[in-house]
Amino acid sequence: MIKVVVSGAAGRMGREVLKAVWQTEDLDLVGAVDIRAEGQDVGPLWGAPEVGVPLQADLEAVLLETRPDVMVDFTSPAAVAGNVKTALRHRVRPVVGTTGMGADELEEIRSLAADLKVGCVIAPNFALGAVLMIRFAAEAARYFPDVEIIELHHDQKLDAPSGTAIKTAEAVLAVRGDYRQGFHGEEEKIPGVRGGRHAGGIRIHSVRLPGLVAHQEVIFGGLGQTLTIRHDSISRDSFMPGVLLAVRRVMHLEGVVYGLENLIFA
Ligand SMILES: NC(=O)C1=CN([C@@H]2O[C@H](COP(=O)(O)OP(=O)(O)OC[C@H]3O[C@@H](n4cnc5c(N)ncnc54)[C@H](O)[C@@H]3O)[C@@H](O)[C@H]2O)C=CC1
Ligand SMILES: O=C(O)C1=N[C@H](C(=O)O)C[C@H](O)C1
Repeated sequence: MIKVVVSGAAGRMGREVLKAVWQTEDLDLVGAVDIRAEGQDVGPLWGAPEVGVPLQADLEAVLLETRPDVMVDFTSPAAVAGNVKTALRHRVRPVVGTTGMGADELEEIRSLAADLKVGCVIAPNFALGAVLMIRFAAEAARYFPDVEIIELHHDQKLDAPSGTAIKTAEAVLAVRGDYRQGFHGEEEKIPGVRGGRHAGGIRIHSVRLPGLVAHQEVIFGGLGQTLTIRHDSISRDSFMPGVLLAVRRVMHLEGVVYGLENLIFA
């Protein structure tokens, strides 16, 4: 059995992960951490009152008490790096879905995990369809270097652009290299109306609305034609097979693997 602690357990993703871990035979839900709803048992969060795992606020105390193999983190951009470093120092393998981490924080985590020889998976998107969307976008960029990304999410999302949009831009940039896209004499009559520019020059547009879950279009333009690659997560179930895959695979890793594609296609 793989012993799992879920961090961010009272959140939208945390509750899905609790349920998925609880319902998976080879996984043992040993602890749940969240800075809100402390003291409640987690079962009622998804309608299983018989589950007697309490929500606790102090990650380090939970790690010391439960000695898990894996910590799954779906918290916030402000909390994630600290949580991951705490887990690594306790030789607990992090599986991280939280987006919005800074590049310098990611580098620090890479070197800490490598030094300690502890496995860690960080994936901006755990949905198989989203991983394929990024792969197909990279393929399309070989022929269509002109591209813009529109990501659409629920209106409670803290970070913009999404981690998936940044990962997509990086995948496209790795293929198209140094390329100057578009007409540069344009003027924004409303600031920001042309979207934000990723460091590599790709424009990203972030839409936030109630009713949305997680969606993205990658639109390529060419001579007399466009190509749109679109992915929709219509429920958070879509992320669970990827999370469970990462929980199992991280047991056999050393250091950081960034991106689910490195587990699926490797
Ligand atoms: N990689 C992926 O496939 C996916 C990633 N995400 C990312 O996961 C993160 C969480 O998303 P949601 O669940 O929608 O957010 P949410 O706001 O519903 O849940 C976050 C939870 O973390 C808790 N929290 C905040 N700081 C904490 C700390 N220091 N320790 C413990 N708990 C803490 C909050 O109280 C809250 O309950 C976001 O960064 C989002 O972008 C979301 C969906 C899929
Ligand atoms: O906040 C979300 O909901 C999601 N966040 C991730 C991201 O920022 O890419 C993954 C998915 O898009 C859902």
